[in-house]
Amino acid sequence: MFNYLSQYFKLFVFQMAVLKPENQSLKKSGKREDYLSWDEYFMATAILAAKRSKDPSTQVGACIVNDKKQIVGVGYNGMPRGCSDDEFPWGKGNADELKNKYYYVCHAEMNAILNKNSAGVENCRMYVALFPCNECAKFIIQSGIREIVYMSDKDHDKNRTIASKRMLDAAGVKYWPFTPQHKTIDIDFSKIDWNHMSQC
Ligand SMILES: Nc1ccn([C@H]2C[C@H](O)[C@@H](COP(=O)(O)O)O2)c(=O)n1
Repeated sequence: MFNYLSQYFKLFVFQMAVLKPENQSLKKSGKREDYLSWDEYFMATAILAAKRSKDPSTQVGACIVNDKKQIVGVGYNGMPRGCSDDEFPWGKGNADELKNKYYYVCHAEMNAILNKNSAGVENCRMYVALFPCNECAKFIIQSGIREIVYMSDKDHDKNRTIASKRMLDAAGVKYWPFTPQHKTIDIDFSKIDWNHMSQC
């Protein structure tokens, strides 16, 4: 009995020592608190990539991440290599369909998969600004990507999205929408103190 009480007392003393104000440093390392979550970081990377898109109406970005939280592929919607953005059409709604972008543009998801910097993207997660269309769903499934995190489902009632979800569901690819905790993630080069690299 005495031994039990003695051990309990030692544990109590240790706990009080750790929690004492002067030892708060063990709990408060002083780390910055307002950092991006992993999901925000990867979705923001997709949105940043979308800023490279020349599409005047819809800029889409995608970011592929492996189970070690390493970015293994990034892409945005754009014309194929060698097909000049200044010569191929960015139109939509033209009676002559060859003057619209759709026959030519590569989707962000496809580019992210083809831009992969690893042997494969099996079992990876894709962060994408806009829900994948049916053609992208085929690429995603065949590449082995297992999860999709998306921001916009604006085309949810279009057949290309309905067919996409039908295939993704059948293939067991999970998908869910993402709501970032930060309303804005600013990259304002003029606001960064380059002498101290502080963005706070
Ligand atoms: N999952 C998707 C869907 C569309 N895109 C690209 C392809 C086009 O550049 C644009 C769609 O144009 P809109 O009809 O919205 O004017 O977005 C993509 O990359 N991934």
